[in-house]
Amino acid sequence: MRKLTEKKIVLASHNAGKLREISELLAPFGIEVVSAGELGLEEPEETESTFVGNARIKAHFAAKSANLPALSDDSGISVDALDGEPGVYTADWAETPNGRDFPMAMKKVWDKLEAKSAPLPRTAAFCCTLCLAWPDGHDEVFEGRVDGSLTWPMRGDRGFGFDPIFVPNGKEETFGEMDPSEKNAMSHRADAFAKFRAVLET
Ligand SMILES: O=P(O)(O)OP(=O)(O)OP(=O)(O)OC[C@H]1O[C@@H](n2cnc3c(O)ncnc32)[C@H](O)[C@@H]1O
Ligand SMILES: [Mg+2]
Repeated sequence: MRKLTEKKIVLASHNAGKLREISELLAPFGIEVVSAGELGLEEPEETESTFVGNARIKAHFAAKSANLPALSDDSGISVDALDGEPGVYTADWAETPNGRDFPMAMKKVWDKLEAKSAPLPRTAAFCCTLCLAWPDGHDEVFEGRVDGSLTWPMRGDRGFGFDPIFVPNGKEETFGEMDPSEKNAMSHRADAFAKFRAVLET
């Protein structure tokens, strides 16, 4: 595994919620972080059908554009009774002509479960793949997940995306209700980050 010796990286994401969480996770390591948006980088098209594939696209694009190591995050929620949907297409399910609408996407997921009379608990997992890529084309990939179940109606406005309907196993609150530091200690992103730490600790 290649270690990260550079003290500055690009966060190859345009999602404000992810940027906040990843910045918090990176804070103890004394690495200067600049986001793809701050550098004016475009968003590459996510044309792969796997989290790993899309994470690689985003990290390599940013690393080459900025000539710095770049860390990307591809993530989503996989619902068991929907055969893993929306999964890698989670953001696509929220797409509207006027931008993303996550309450609409969450309702679509719940309505599909109702239409199937899916039994309770309606289990699901958030998945996260982090990819660290260097300008020379090398990369390292780290995968994480957190298991839980979906609830309805939506609860909480402290997170982002699908957080208001996801209750992690062993908890009562949704990720949307939880203290952000509690989510960030147990989430799919935290799980992947725990593996990513190995490249930071030299
Ligand atoms: O590609 P970037 O620019 O990083 O940002 P994005 O929002 O498009 O991110 P993805 O392509 O990985 O799409 C994943 C979607 O899954 C959802 N998601 C991922 N992690 C989440 C989390 O911790 N809490 C709630 N929803 C999450 C969220 O709605 C994301 O938009
Ligand atoms: Mg995306």
